[in-house]
Amino acid sequence: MDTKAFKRSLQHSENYNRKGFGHQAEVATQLQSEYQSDLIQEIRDRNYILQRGDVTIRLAQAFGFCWGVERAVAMAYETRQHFPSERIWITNEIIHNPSVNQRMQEMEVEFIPVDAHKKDFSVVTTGDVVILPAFGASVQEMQILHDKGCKIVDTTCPWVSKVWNTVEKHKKVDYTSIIHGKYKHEETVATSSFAGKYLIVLNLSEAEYVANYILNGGNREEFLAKFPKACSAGFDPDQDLERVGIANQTTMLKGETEQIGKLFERTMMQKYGPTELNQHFQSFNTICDATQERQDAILDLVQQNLDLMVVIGGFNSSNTTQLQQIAFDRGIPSYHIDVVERIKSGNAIEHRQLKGDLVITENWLPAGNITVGITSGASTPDKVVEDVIEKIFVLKAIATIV
Ligand SMILES: C/C(=C\COP(=O)(O)OP(=O)(O)O)CO
Ligand code: SF4
Repeated sequence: MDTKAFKRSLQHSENYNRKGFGHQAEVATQLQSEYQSDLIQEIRDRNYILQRGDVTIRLAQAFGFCWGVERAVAMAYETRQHFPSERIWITNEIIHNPSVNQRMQEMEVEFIPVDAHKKDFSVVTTGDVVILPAFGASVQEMQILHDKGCKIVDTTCPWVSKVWNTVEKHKKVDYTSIIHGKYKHEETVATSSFAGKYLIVLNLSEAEYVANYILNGGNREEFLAKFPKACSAGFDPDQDLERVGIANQTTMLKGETEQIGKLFERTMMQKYGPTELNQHFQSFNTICDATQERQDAILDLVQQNLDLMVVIGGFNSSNTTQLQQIAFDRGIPSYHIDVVERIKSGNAIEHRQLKGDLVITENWLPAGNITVGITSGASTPDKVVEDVIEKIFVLKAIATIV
């Protein structure tokens, strides 16, 4: 499929909207009351520090809703206002936050049902409204919906679309896109659908394996077995790694994306020589600003003298997990939770470990004066962060009385 031409024609269709419906003001008030927090504003105004009793809270200087998330959630709310009685679908979670997705369901924005790992679009009929989430959707899904004559409300973050444009550029000059990302993640699924040949690498170690294959060759079957779902159909590592371009899922560890880019640049330089580099390697910066800011802010925060950290965000939120990774790498006791209910009475907390398992840690709040570092992912409402901070204050106050 000519994905570029399809996207252009979709964007000109009268059934397609990516600008909202002019209800920004009403929706802004609603979002403010549902997701914003006076306490968090107060902490921001106090230079990101708040002390109460024997607890000092230190907030990261950048955290919480990013611009792309605010925009997507606002557009979803506007869509409900604009189509009060139409059936509204969404192709995936609007963003990776349980509280916000819960609100979508309360507003009767329905998920496309999934049957045996496949979405069943037969439920969608002409005239239905379908929201594409902040991560976007694959070009194949967009085509199905367009062909059905649905009204498509596209909330894809422009930073994500920028990555799609990048892989389109690779495709145009017959370069293979090396995408730093998670092959199952909605954003990467969408990005790879716009790519020609592609290979998705999760981390530097996978990238090193590929770079080594480029330089020294290796076992083709072993290569393909290592990336069974993370490459384009018919991918051949012996043919398709002669010209590569770099792209990423916008919420990966920015330092790692940079290292991967440099690794492939060095590899191609070594293989083809500096004068030929431009015929074999392309790189455009596709790390989004919000990801950069939140990761830079936690890198600053972990320099402080912290007793522990709480990282707040959906368990399937990639950018939140990267924040937890940074705290973990620093050796600070850090707890990734998604909702305040993970903090139990009796000084116990249920939290997600980096590998994904949920564990309960007892006695997580030390006695006496403590400094707690707090950050939250780009999809976490401030209200949830407020609830967590208030709960810590209460628990510590109770502990002091007892
Ligand atoms: C929508 C979006 C980022 C917002 O945070 P999310 O937590 O929703 O998503 P992600 O970190 O990618 O798992 C895609 O860049
Ligand atoms: S994290 Fe970046 S790419 Fe993702 S929604 Fe936010 S601004 Fe957009």
